[in-house]
Parts: sequence; structure tokens; C-alpha cells
Amino acid sequence: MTTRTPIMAGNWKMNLNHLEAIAHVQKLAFALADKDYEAVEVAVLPPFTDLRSVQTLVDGDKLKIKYGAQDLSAHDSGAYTGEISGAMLAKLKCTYVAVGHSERRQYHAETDEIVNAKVKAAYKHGLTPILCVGEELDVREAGNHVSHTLAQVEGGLKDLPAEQAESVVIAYEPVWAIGTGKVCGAEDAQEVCAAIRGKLAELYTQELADQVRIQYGGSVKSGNVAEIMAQADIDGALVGGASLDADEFVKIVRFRDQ
Ligand SMILES: O=C(CO)COP(=O)(O)O
Repeated sequence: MTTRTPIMAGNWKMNLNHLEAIAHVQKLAFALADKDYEAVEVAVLPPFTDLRSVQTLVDGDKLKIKYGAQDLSAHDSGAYTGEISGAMLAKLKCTYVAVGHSERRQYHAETDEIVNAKVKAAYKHGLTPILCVGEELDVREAGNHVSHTLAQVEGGLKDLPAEQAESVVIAYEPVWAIGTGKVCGAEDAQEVCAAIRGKLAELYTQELADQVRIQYGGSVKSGNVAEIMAQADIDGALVGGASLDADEFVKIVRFRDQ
């Protein structure tokens, strides 16, 4: 049986400027100890404008915290005003990049085709995508959450070779639980995460499926993280609001103590 290292990632969304980012990462670094990093991979996903500052701090102080971006362009370079390429993120030594977050799908009309192109762009530039999937409330109420989410997984990974897919991180984030305080019940989250692992086994192999880390995201806090992490197919959390409070995020990283 594969042992998957849990991954706790803070998606800051459009919060914290580059000066606030430095202060925030310093707080995290001060609080987190080697034993935390041995047990859990810790990552932050700041806004683009913070990345250079975070890189300088992480490099300078040799911090074990990883960082990445919240999005990337599907294109390598060129006349795409406002976009940021995977190559640019790689140059900033980003490890991760979120792809297909529901806020990108909703406000920027990102389809599974676009998300798939972005996943491929991430790998092309040596970044690990955190592929975000999850259903809206009406889909859950109609009982179609599993098939909806699996279609997003399949669409996002289309034609992706196993050598790449084996390192992908998938974040199951039911849209109705994001920023609402409504957490998906741990067993309901487990149902979908287990189905995602089953889909990976179908698309690739059971061995690959057992290796991929699947996060839950949506109103994760120190008070509910332990129950979520106790589920067999949940290997971490993608944390929005609660990641903006350093003490709270540290408690989430230390989910075993909660
Ligand atoms: O969207 C999320 C992380 O990507 C979840 O956000 P909240 O933790 O604020 O609900």
C-alpha cells in the first residue's frame, strides 16, 4: 500500500499584497518546525505579484515551505495581455500551480478543454498542477455530484501520459462549500474522493491511482480538518479563507493534534 504524504496548501486567492505576503510567510516559517514538514507538505499559493517576494524569502532563509501560483496561461508566450506563462512561474521556482479552480471556471469561463490545456502547460514547464474539480449546489441536489466531478477529472487529464498524471494533485472542492462556512460532510467528501481515485485507476492503473494525492477544499478550518483527514481517500486540504490566518493555517498543518 502506498503511503501518500499529506499536502496542505493555502490558496490566498486575491488577498495579501507582496509586503503582507512576506510577513505572513515569515510567521508560518517561525511557527512550523522540521517535524511538521516531515509529516506534511506545506504550500502557499499567493497572488502572482507576491511570488518574487516569496521566492526571495524562501531561498534566502532556506525555508521548507513550498509555493506556487493560482493559475497559468495555456500558452507559452506571445500576445496574451494579462496572462502569465508556465515558463515565468518556473523561473520563479514555483512548485505548484492551481488549475481550473471553480472561481476561474465560473468568472473566467474556463472549460474542461482550457483546464486540460493548462494542466499540459504546467507539466511542459516542470510545474505540478493542482487540478481543482467539484460540483455546484444544484448538481449535488440532483444527485449528480459524482458523475459531474469525474467528468471534470477526465476532461482535465485528457491525453495526459501516466508519467505526468502520477504526480498530479487533485483538489475536490464542492462549489457550494467554498467560502460559505458549509463544509461538505467528511463522509460525503470521501465518497467523491474515492470515486476520483477509482477514475484514476480506470484511466491509468491502480498503482498510479494509489499514488495520487487528493485534497478536499471548502470551508476547511482547524476545527474540522481532523475529521476530513481521517477519510481514507483524502490526502490534504486546499484552504482558502483559513489560510490567511497564520495561526489557523499552522493548526491545519498540525491536523493530527486537533
Ligand atoms: O476555494 C477554496 C480553496 O481553493 C476554499 O476556500 P474556503 O476555504 O475559503 O472555503
